[in-house]
Amino acid sequence: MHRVLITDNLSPAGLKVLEETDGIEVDVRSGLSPEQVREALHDADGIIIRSGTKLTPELLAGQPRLKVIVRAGVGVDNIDLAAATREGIVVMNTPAGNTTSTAEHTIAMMMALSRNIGPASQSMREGRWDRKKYTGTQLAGKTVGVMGLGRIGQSVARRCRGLEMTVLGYDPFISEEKAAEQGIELYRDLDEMITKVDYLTVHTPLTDETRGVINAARIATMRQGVRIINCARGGIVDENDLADAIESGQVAGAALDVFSSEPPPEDSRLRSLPQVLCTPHLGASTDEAQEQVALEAAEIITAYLLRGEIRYAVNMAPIAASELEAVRPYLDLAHRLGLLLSQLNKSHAVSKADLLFRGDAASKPTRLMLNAFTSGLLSGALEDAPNIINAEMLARERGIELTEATSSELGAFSTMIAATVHTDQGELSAAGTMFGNEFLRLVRLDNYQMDAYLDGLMLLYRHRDVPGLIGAIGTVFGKHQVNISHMALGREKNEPGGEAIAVLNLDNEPSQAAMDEVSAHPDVTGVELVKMPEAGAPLPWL
Ligand SMILES: NC(=O)C1=CN([C@@H]2O[C@H](COP(=O)(O)OP(=O)(O)OC[C@H]3O[C@@H](n4cnc5c(N)ncnc54)[C@H](O)[C@@H]3O)[C@@H](O)[C@H]2O)C=CC1
Ligand SMILES: O=C(O)C(=O)COP(=O)(O)O
Repeated sequence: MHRVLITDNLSPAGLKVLEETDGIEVDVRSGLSPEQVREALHDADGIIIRSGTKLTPELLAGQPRLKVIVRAGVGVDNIDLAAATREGIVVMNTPAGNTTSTAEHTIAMMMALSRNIGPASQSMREGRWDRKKYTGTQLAGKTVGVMGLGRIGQSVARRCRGLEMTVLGYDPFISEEKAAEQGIELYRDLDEMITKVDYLTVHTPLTDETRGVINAARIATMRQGVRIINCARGGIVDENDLADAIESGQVAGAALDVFSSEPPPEDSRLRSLPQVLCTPHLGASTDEAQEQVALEAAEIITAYLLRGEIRYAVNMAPIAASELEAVRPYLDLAHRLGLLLSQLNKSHAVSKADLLFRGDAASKPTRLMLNAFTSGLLSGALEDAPNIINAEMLARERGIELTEATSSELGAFSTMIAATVHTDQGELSAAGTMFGNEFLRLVRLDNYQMDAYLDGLMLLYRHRDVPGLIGAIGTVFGKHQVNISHMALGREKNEPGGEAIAVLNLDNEPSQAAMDEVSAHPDVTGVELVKMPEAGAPLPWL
């Protein structure tokens, strides 16, 4: 049974999906302190949150059961992504479910701000009839600047066009054509755009680049009487600088749905300034958006926990359900090559690993295969075996450089993954392929070409290629009751008499006496036993 913890308010539609899914158990809690969240996470395989739960490194460390965090919504700034990645926890969100509601809220805020709806309504509730005091401004004919032209920014821009506004946009990552299609005049320079607007609305994530990007210096360059709307993330507009600019009259008013600390302190200046319209982070709070994100979150978390599907991952490359089955054998092959090289590398310090994907393998998600390989490579070195989410980060943290390259040239096989590990004692390398979609084969070890099974107990012995040796080794294992299920031979140069390697797949583990006897043979130069998962065994992390 997979347990899903829910610590924020999730629409009943999502809860119903979870409750009705076989293999999923739901644990709904609310009003938990951080310490209580930490404790509840001990027994959870996954957690669904909104913006109300902060997942800090302290909460995410030491949660061996926790595999997945799903954000029912867009912003993941309340999740420490680096910590989640380090712990091997995949983070996913539901990027589109609340776009329309948040765009509509932005427009509602812009209109309400322009027509003083908030204070006018309040004054009537207090018994007054102040018609003159609340004269507003019209939106039609005004210019709005949209910073951040992603899903919500574009949706806001389209609505503003419908309101007969001139729409300017700034987003370094959107194409001219895309902006032009929607009637947006695109600027590549934020400083230039903001001097031309009557309204500025921000729709970017909060990042190191966007934190405080709308600050005193920039506000000073804007038109006097500009109005600023923030329905994205608190802190994109510097709150102190905004309050100062409102008090000085440079900014006529602001509409804020989000705050750098939520809820903002009761004595915050922005709460008390009459020119500021505030809502308590309501952008996504409609029945429709909540039902949509809850349904998506429920589907995403169950698909991951039950089938290993990765959709909308924020801290790794996603794998679509349709792609997963085709990718799984490649991840398995890469992982097994990592396991093999890690066991053959008798504790020499690894400084670098290079992966080459050839033929069909080159068309698969190479980053995931690199992670799968690295997870195998590090599995013997770390207390908890890394998975495809954290392996790359853990390797890099240990100073191991990882490189990946692809080649569409087929070589001898239609698909191949080749790995070279650089250690302080030299290089080790191996290459694998697959026959059909499931038979994984080792086709090269260092310079020895071969065709060996990559599963179960593998005994490798290096030897001089002389007649009679195979019989002699077979006799030793026969004497010690060790059954050989498969054998492959590889020669460095494909001619007799040189150095060679044999890979035996064994049904049972040889005793030390059997190993010693093989090692003692005068033509054997080295013997190693490698333990691989059985053929077809599920991947440890999917
Ligand atoms: N108030 C609320 O309840 C809600 C708030 N949000 C917030 O709204 C924001 C936008 O959400 P979406 O449109 O869904 O995200 P999105 O990912 O579709 O769009 C973000 C856009 O910002 C752009 N961007 C990133 N850095 C930038 C920079 N330095 N300058 C200019 N543009 C930059 C990106 O290129 C992208 O086009 C996010 O912060 C999200 O958390 C989202 C939903 C509800
Ligand atoms: O989706 C987002 O980014 C939001 O800000 C919505 O937050 P919420 O789910 O309403 O707490």
